[in-house]
Amino acid sequence: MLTSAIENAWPSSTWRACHVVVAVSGGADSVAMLRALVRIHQQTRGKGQLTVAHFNHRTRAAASDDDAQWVAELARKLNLDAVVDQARAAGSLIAEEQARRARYEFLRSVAEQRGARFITTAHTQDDQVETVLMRALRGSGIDGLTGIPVVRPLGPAVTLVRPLLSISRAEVESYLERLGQDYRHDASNLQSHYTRNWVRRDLLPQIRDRLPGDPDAALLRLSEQASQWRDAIEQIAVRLAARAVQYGAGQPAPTVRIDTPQLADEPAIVIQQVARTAWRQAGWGEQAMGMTEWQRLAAAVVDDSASTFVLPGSISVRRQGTDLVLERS
Ligand SMILES: Nc1ncnc2c1ncn2[C@@H]1O[C@H](COP(=O)(O)OP(=O)(O)OP(=O)(O)O)[C@@H](O)[C@H]1O
Repeated sequence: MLTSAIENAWPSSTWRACHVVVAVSGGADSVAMLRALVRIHQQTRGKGQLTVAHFNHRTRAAASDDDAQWVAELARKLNLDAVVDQARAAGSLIAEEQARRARYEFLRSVAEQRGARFITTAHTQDDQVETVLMRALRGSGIDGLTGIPVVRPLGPAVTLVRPLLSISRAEVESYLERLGQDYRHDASNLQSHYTRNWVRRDLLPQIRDRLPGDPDAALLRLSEQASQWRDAIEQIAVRLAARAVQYGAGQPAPTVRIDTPQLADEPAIVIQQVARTAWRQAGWGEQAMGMTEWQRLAAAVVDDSASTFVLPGSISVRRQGTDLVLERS
């Protein structure tokens, strides 16, 4: 049952008193999510509010406008408040990343205007399988293999939740059929999901035909295991950082001092995670730090002859005795 799977993933006790922005494209997944959240909200006599949010990407001319109207009408039928906005320029060739950023900005601004605590999107288990496969093939690290998280803070006040991540598209469709609820068949999100569509329509069906066993379950297990390994290494790193790292006063901290002998015997991957933990705790932005930069920083922890260098965010790294000093200029 869809509602009980959602309840397991995201207990209503955590949100039923809150304002929730529900991101609805009009496609099967997000329509099912909306109907299920409304149901749970009614059953638990939620005191909060659900607001439907739709972003018209204007990638498919009139069809995009129809989707937007259809979503607004669905919200009206369900007695819900709806916010619909549209991209400034129309056109099918808009870059995927750009469109995605515009959509998240819109969702975040709706949440801020309404004082909402949560935004929900309807990524399903199928999206998770596709994501893990694509990331594995693109050479992602363990972090990437963990896949899409159920919960991701978007800031101090707003959290993004994906309550359908353990639900298959087939379950979504049968739920909608039981309700007699229709949806927009092409409500895409984006025409430019070329690679993902190819993975969904061509690659995964071929893998399922060819390989014995259950490749979807195997990919989900891989993501589950990657999450466990990542969490374990993070816990170890937090413990080590508490002993080996000191921060200059202030947030963001002006300096980070790593007592390198305390980390000398640790594996490189753990040292790298300690450096990441220190960076995060210092309040420095991680966005521009890639795998190469983290590796360089970890190498400097064990190399007592490392010369001074500068990392993204104007963080200079230098040795001072047995300490590695990171300084923000
Ligand atoms: N135009 C839209 N308006 C509102 N919400 C949307 C829209 N498009 C997608 N969403 C929300 O995002 C979810 C995921 O959609 P989709 O898989 O197309 O996005 P994506 O770009 O792959 O997502 P992400 O970039 O977050 O991984 C949908 O189930 C829905 O909740």
